[in-house]
Amino acid sequence: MTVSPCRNNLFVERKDLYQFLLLVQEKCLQNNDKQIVSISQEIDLVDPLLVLDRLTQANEINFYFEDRAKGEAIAAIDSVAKLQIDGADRFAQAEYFIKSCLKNIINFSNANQPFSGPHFFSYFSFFDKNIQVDYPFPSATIFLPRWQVAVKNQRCILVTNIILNENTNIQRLLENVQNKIEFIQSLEYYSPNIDSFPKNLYKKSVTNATQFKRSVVSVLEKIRSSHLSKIVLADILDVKSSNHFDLIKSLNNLRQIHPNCYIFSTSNGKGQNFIGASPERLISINNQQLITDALAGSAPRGKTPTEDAANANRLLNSEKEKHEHSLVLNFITQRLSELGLSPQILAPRLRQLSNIQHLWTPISAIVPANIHPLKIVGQLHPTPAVAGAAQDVACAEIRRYESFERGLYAAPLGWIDSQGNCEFIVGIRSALINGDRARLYAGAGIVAGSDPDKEFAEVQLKLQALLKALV
Ligand SMILES: C=C(O[C@@H]1C=C(C(=O)O)C=C[C@H]1O)C(=O)O
Repeated sequence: MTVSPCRNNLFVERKDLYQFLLLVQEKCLQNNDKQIVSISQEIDLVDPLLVLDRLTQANEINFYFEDRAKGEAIAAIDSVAKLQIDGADRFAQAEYFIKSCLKNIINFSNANQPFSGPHFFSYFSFFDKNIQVDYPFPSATIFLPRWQVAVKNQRCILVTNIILNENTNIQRLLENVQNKIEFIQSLEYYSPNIDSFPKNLYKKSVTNATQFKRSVVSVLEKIRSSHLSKIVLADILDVKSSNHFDLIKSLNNLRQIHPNCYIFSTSNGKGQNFIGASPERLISINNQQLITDALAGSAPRGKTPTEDAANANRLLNSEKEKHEHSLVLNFITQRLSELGLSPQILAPRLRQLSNIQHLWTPISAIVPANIHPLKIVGQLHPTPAVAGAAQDVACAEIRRYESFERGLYAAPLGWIDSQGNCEFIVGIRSALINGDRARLYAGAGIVAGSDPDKEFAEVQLKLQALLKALV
């Protein structure tokens, strides 16, 4: 059923929603069952980051995603349905969970509104099982939020997902929703300023340069003497602050400092958050049109336009960087073809970020309706941009070389709607925030010709850009 939007007081003034919910409740009564109802409505423009800040309770899971370049931001708060699992079939199970939920959702929305209707949010870990027993996130989480506030093209849509059963007091439920809307609409826009770390506090960080460079040398030796052509080695930076990190201010900083990256954050509802600013899209699907990125091969931005252009030129012409890039490109096109898709390789270009630039080739394909987005996510993850080539050998080597749990680092996270539209990114340049502690993650692809000092410098560049944003 579809209802046209009404900006003010929809839930009090519009009798049709009330009547609609009564009918749904009658059905619940007959079937002795419960029903999820997803209600979408347009509200006045509000910053979803601010909604995340003010609406989230510490014990609720949430998800935040922002793509400034596209003018999109989404905050998803608390859950009405959730799956948390570990194991090799996590993508298939996540797909099954979403399909089963959708069978039990009644949608009350206007299809013309962006981000209307039920959306599922999910995040995965790099490996299908975390070895670190107390790692704070499972290897797959998928949830349908209670509240979702999204902005696209200066339009703001609120989606409220509710569970209705025979005992629900519909009048009270609608009043609660109305109160929440009024609260959201009373929020002031979040300050666009960059927050710096207070001078009277300290941030103490720990790195281990020697160990990382030694690993690069060893990986190079392995590449020389085996069929392995690439391993992506990551490093961590452990930071302790004299105060608790401020998640919202840190995210606000990330979006200002990295306006052309995807800004993301997710909370496990137990006090830990995983946040970051990633330039790498795994897949986006819009009306069956898929886009994915081959992103690999890097150079720092120059301090002057001349230096910048020289760095870009060197990057575009470097055999080593082009080889590293082609491994990713070939893997993605091959994996998409295996699914029966016909990938089209778009013109290669540079992805220039505030601190670093990458070789970038977008790839497009049409996705038939019978292929679920999570099949493609599972088929692509992990690409050689974050693992290496060959994939299985590289993943085993990563486990040997890296002494820390990757967890959500370099893994897919994103949203899916009921029509198969989705956006998944790769959670690189990210940090696990736990009160006054943060663990920052970044990596670099090692191929024949890599220089341990340069690879270490690249990882440091990525880590420091992230560290600067944390307050
Ligand atoms: C693995 C990361 O980045 C990847 C490695 C790159 C490289 O080595 O050139 C470039 C982009 C990403 O594919 C990371 O930033 O953590």
